[in-house]
This record gives sequence, structure tokens and C-alpha cells, in this order.
Amino acid sequence: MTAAGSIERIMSETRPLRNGVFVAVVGPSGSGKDTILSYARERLEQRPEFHFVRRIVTRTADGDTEEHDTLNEQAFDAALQSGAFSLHWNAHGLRYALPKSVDHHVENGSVVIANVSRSTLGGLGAIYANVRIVHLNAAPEVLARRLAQRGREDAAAIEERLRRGAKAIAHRDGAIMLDNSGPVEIAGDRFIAILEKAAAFAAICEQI
Ligand SMILES: Nc1ncnc2c1ncn2[C@@H]1O[C@H](COP(=O)(O)OP(=O)(O)OP(=O)(O)O)[C@@H](O)[C@H]1O
Ligand SMILES: O=P(O)(O)OC[C@H]1O[C@H](OP(=O)(O)O)[C@H](O)[C@@H]1O
Repeated sequence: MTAAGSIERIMSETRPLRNGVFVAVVGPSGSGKDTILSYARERLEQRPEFHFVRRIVTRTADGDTEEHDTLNEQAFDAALQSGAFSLHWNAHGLRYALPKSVDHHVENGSVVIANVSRSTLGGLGAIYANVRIVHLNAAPEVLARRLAQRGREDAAAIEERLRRGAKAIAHRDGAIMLDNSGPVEIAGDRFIAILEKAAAFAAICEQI
């Protein structure tokens, strides 16, 4: 490898990764993360500058509001060991990950949007130079009603999700708070406006 090639390789591996923006969507169970992501994805599907991440979860997709890839525990471990993930976490007795391709999308200047756990937020800045945190929420009685209506979990699991949601509110400087207690169009259109601003920022980064 030439010296220039070697420097290029080192530069491309230097973290935090630049050019694009990583948008982390967080919030308590039932706040509507998957719903708002679908709303925005449908409306932005002709816009190549936005990349909506398909997660990997150790849960089958049956009855889920989210489309994701499923791996069993053993396959998840193997993928983790082989470096196939950009980010991973545990919650609700399940394991979650984002594919390594997320990093390439960010380096290529995209706005990359993912539903992640609040537990990942502290580490994001070391991976991605430009991070936006969108903290979705809804009134407690709304969360309880939605989880009951969704019917994906039994009553005990819903109780546990409500407890976890109430406990782990992310008090982070710079998080954009977005209320989704009302109709999905209200929070959905606000979310799209946030993504448009991130895309404008990424476009400026590309010029400098
Ligand atoms: N604005 C809204 N108005 C009415 N129903 C909504 C709204 N937003 C979401 N819902 C409904 O609430 C339920 C929970 O939404 P969703 O699954 O998107 O939440 P989530 O934050 O992704 O939850 P989890 O973290 O448990 O996956 C779903 O049944 C969804 O259809
Ligand atoms: O409470 P915290 O750690 O923020 O979030 C934990 C996890 O809970 C939800 O999972 P699911 O989509 O309901 O399976 C979120 O998407 C996240 O991955």
C-alpha cells in the first residue's frame, strides 16, 4: 500500500465518523418510535439522503409494528463477534443491534435514523461526530392505553415496560423533546422537519 493509501485508510477509520448525521430516536415503550419512523420513512422514501435503519432483534417479527431482521441468540453472538454490528444493546430480555452498514452511510454523508435504547446515548458521540437525539414521549395514561391496544405483550410485560419507561427518562443536554400524545401527523411532521434540518446540515458538511 502506498503512503497516501495508508493515510487514507487510517483517516477512514478515524472516529468519530464524520460527514453524515446519526439521528437517535429514543423514548419510553409506547411513545410511538416505530410509528413515527414509519410515518417519516413513507414520506421520505424518494429522498436518498435519508437512511432508515433496519434493526436486528432476537425476537420474531410476528405481531410487531416494526419490520426488523431476526437472529437467534447464537447467531446474534456470532454476528457480534464477527464485527457485523455498529451498535448493540439489551432490553426486555432481548438483544438489539444496528448493522455495520450504518457507519458507511454516515461516512457517505447520509442522515441515518434509528430507534435505539436510551442506554446507548452516552456512547454515541465517540462513534459519530454529528448526533441528534429525538426523545419521543407521551402522557403516562396514553402510554398505558397504547401498549394495551397494541397487544404485543401480556399485562405483566406491559407493566414492566411502563415502569422502565417512567424510570429511564433521558435528561441530556441537546435532546430534542417531541410529544406524541396527540394525532400521529402532529409529531410525525415535526419529526420530518427535524430530519430536514439534519439533511441541510449534512449538505453543508459536504461543501467544506
Ligand atoms: N400518535 C398516535 N396516536 C395513536 N396511536 C399511536 C400513536 N403513536 C403510536 N400509536 C400506537 O401506539 C402503539 C405503540 O406505538 P409504537 O409501537 O410505535 O411505540 P414504540 O415507542 O416503538 O414502542 P416500543 O418501544 O415498545 O417498541 C402502537 O399500537 C401504535 O399504533
Ligand atoms: O427503555 P430503553 O432502554 O430506552 O429502550 C429499550 C428498547 O425498548 C424498545 O424496544 P422494542 O422496540 O419495544 O423491542 C426500544 O426500541 C429499545 O430498543
